Amino acid sequence: MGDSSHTSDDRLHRRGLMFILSSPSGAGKTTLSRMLLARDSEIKLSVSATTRPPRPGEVDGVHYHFVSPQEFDRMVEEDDFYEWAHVFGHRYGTPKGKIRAGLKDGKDVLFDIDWQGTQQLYQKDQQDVVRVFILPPSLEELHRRLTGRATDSAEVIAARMERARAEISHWDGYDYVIINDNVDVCFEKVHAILEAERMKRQRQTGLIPFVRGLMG
Ligand SMILES: Nc1nc2c(ncn2[C@@H]2O[C@H](COP(=O)(O)OP(=O)(O)O)[C@@H](O)[C@H]2O)c(=O)[nH]1
Ligand SMILES: Nc1ncnc2c1ncn2[C@@H]1O[C@H](COP(=O)(O)OP(=O)(O)O)[C@@H](O)[C@H]1O
Repeated sequence: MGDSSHTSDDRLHRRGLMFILSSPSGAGKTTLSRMLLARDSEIKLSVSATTRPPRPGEVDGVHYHFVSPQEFDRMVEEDDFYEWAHVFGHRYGTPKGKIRAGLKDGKDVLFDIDWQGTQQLYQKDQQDVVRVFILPPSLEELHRRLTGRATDSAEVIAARMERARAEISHWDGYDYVIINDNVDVCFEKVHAILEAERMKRQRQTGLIPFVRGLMG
């Protein structure tokens, strides 16, 4: 179809969305984010900057921009961040990049950020933000996952478990809440939310010309 209200695969033009996945550490949001990026080519990760050191397998510029505290200070001074927060003794921030321009073009952005960042993004841009919170089936299982991941020392795991209750207490600041028991089942739910949110009437900016065309 040569109609400008259509994208190439015959869907209507739409505004992109900001898809936020948050959870207590170890509940599975990184796993789910990676599954989503692998399955869905229309959504791209917002790569945060952090002062935390890389874990084995983490690639600079792919999973995070790993920066020194001095570099982070400079980015804050230059107003490079949409939002930033202290988490587990390190700083994490969302670079502004081209997010806003991308939304207009129908580009979706995935954010793996905590509740503080979620609140800040939501305050700035309510209409584009979709907030999803992932819960573990139990605290015992959360501890098993943090231990099984084998990326953190016993002290760090203890600190993350300590913080888990506080993080869980923010569940009511989210639009959707999913328990990550079976990861494949949980992933299908996350993907279904993304697909449904894309169909929201307000996001489908191509609807008016399309319907006008239908009505002749
Ligand atoms: N506010 C905010 N939080 C972030 C950002 N990037 C990562 N986080 C959060 O920081 C926390 C710690 O992340 P990380 O050290 O990778 O450990 P994880 O919890 O095991 O994924 C998680 O809750 C992330 O969602 C960011 O740019 N802004
Ligand atoms: N549903 C699940 N069942 C069992 N293990 C899981 C599940 N989801 C994630 N994991 C594992 O738990 C650990 C923590 O998951 P991760 O995605 O790193 O969590 P987060 O990013 O929330 O800290 C990883 O080793 C991951 O493979």
